[in-house]
Amino acid sequence: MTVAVEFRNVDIVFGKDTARALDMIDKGATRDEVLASTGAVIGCAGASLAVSEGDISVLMGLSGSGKSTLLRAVNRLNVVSRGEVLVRDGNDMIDVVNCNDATLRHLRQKKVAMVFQQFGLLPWRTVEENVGFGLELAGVPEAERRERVARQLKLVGLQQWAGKYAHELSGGMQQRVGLARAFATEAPILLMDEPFSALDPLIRTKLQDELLQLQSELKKTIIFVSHDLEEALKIGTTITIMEGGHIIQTGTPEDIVLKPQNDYVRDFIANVNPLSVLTAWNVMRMKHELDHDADGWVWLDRRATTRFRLDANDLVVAAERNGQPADWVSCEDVEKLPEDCSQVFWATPGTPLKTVMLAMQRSQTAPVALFDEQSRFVGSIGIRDVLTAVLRR
Ligand SMILES: Nc1ncnc2c1ncn2[C@@H]1O[C@H](COP(=O)(O)OP(=O)(O)OP(=O)(O)O)[C@@H](O)[C@H]1O
Repeated sequence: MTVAVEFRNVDIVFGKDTARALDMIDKGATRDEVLASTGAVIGCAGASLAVSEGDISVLMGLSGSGKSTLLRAVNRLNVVSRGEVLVRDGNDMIDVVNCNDATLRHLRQKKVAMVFQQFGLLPWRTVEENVGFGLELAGVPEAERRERVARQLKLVGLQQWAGKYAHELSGGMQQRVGLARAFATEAPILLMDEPFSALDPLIRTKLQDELLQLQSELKKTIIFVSHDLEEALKIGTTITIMEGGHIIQTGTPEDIVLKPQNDYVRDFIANVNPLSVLTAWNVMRMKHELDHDADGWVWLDRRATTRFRLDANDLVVAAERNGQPADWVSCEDVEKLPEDCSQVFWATPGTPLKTVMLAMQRSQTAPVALFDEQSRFVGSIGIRDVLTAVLRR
């Protein structure tokens, strides 16, 4: 994986007495103690995080936890007190903290674009003039600008609105203009600071879907600040949880839900439905963890109700359930098939856990087998594995 942005031991302190505040941080002082003693506010402390190219990396945490502070360090909207913030420029990683003004300008114009919570549109400019604003500043000639702006407006479905002003647009449309403006710079890295939180829930969900759709084509590197865990789980490739200026945990959505690192994270995920994030992969037992019998038979469950016979290539050649021959059928058909105890369903590791559970219900709690893309048997899921994951025990 190529890293697009990397934070290395980043401390950001707001206030005058930065040196003393840093000294206190090193000695383990809390944010409140630093504030009381120096009057300086710790924005973030000791933050290290690598963001891979093409990922959506979500920064999550309660208000004041330091998400925006860290995000804004990427284009030096916030001054870093100590540490490095590296941003990819071709084959080089440029330290934004120490680079000169010309390099910073280059990064801001070509490499890093930003989308704000309150849209940040200029009211006296039309939609197309807003979208083209960054290009204008970068000195892009008018003809090219018009072409690029038209392309981005089409991408977000606003080509008809090019000549309108911000106040003539709904909130959702204004944020689409914000997105188009960021895309128009063709910067590979997008910083998004709670871009959808000013919108009502339905529009918000719609824009999340649109962002994921656009991202599947554009493959930007996105750092996305959110305080909404459902949003983070939906759009994040990885999620970083922040508390009091510190990074507490970084992981995939499944990691966060299955292995919360402390009570703060546990509180966050307490009300999340694990079925909305988990797949068969997260709960499966691998083939080598299962009980094997003679003649290529392998038991799919601990209760030893169901077994498969595998050939030398791990393809299934026979199945038995409760001592009787059984059929193995794909989970994709689960909705169409009647309940039947002679069936054993198979899924792939990417199948949602919800589908796996439906298959268990239809087969009267038979385990579900897992096949890879070449139809080789790779593992299975028993009812106990599902219960463990759902109850997070
Ligand atoms: N420009 C600034 N000057 C002084 N203090 C600041 C500044 N920006 C942020 N802070 C402080 O840094 C801390 C972290 O703020 P930050 O905005 O990063 O939090 P956040 O997690 O993004 O919160 P929110 O979700 O409310 O935006 C807060 O205590 C805040 O008061």
